[in-house]
Amino acid sequence: MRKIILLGYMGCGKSTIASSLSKNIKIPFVDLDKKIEEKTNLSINAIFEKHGEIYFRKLEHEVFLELLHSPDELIIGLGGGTPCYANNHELLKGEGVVSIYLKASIETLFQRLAVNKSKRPLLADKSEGEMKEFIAIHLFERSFYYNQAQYNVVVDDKTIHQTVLDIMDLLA
Ligand SMILES: Nc1ncnc2c1ncn2[C@@H]1O[C@H](COP(=O)(O)OP(=O)(O)OP(=O)(O)O)[C@@H](O)[C@H]1O
Ligand SMILES: O=C(O)C1=C[C@@H](O)[C@@H](O)[C@H](O)C1
Ligand SMILES: [Mg+2]
Repeated sequence: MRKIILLGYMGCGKSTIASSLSKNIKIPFVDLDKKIEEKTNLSINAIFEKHGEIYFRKLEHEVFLELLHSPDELIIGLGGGTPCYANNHELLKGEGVVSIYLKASIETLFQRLAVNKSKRPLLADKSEGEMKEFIAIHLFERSFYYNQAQYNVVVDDKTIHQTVLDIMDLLA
């Protein structure tokens, strides 16, 4: 059954948009980060601290594959880094997959992430100035992978509702 995959940088709105889309089109939403937390009984932060990022990336790949192979129609919200590791980007073009990159500018990401960085291990220790530079470089490095998605939806200056409508247009 079809999998609708939302991807993009931390803070672009994957979890927020996916959960609203799910209510609108009545297809269940699974958040990959949440699924990993449930399976391990650990927060993403704790997994990074206890086991390191490489362990997390392996787990992330396995759980992503598991969701892709599930018999149900699903909306899957990826983690911010998911497409950039373990050749996961190749899975964005698979049969029965609709992949959508939620594209946000550095400024939008900075505004959203500055208020809530503690839950994000890659940002937690950075000052505001460091964070802006980090986001700019990191987004540039990751863009190749994000651009492997079948569709792009720009999210800057749009309400959650407008972004959801844009996605529903793509799916129609
Ligand atoms: N128009 C908007 N669309 C989506 N999210 C928005 C919008 N305006 C503000 N936000 C806020 O941006 C924040 C980041 O959204 P969210 O947590 O859904 O991102 P994410 O892509 O799932 O991030 P992560 O990769 O860290 O899980 C949330 O606090 C959300 O409420
Ligand atoms: O951008 C990233 O690499 C990450 C984003 C989050 O969704 C989590 O998956 C984790 O914090 C790593
Ligand atoms: Mg999220």
